[in-house]
Amino acid sequence: MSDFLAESYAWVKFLHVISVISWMAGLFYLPRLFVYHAEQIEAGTKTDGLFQVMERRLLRGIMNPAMIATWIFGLALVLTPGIVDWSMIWPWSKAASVLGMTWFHMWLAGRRREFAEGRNTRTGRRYRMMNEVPTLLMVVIVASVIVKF
Ligand code: HEM
Repeated sequence: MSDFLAESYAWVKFLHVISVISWMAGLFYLPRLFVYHAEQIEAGTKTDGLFQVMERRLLRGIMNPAMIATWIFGLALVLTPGIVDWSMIWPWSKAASVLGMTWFHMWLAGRRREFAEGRNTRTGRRYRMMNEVPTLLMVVIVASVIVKF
């Protein structure tokens, strides 16, 4: 198993980065949709229905599979011999940030359900602020894997 992981390291990392890009695209875009949904659209209208469809498809069609793929390929990299040295800081800062990113994904899924049921309570400003969360986490993650402090 570890021989196989060592041999396929570059390809697994390639698949990991592709999955990460797809996941991040959704994590940045879904809160933007929520900003417009909260500020501009009245519940029960045709446009409300259109936003609900866009939000559902983005979450279920792209973000959920991309998150699962990111985790699978990321954990395969963790299990690859010689890649992660747990005595360093970077694996821990990365682990904490990916847990934060996964929490943010779940938080967005909960807010999507609220919009779908016509019971959003949050303002556009709140969604604009939450939009900064994945940016901050991304900075820590990329610094962790590239600088490897
Ligand atoms: C979800 C759980 C995740 C796990 C378990 C995980 C784990 C890993 C591991 C072990 C590596 C290999 C590091 C190396 O080859 O030296 C890696 C590479 C990488 N990860 Fe993740 N990762 C996860 C999520 C993410 C996320 C959310 C991002 C971006 C926001 C990300 C960005 C990257 C990048 C850019 C690389 C390539 C770094 C390089 O070798 O140049 N990962 N990941």
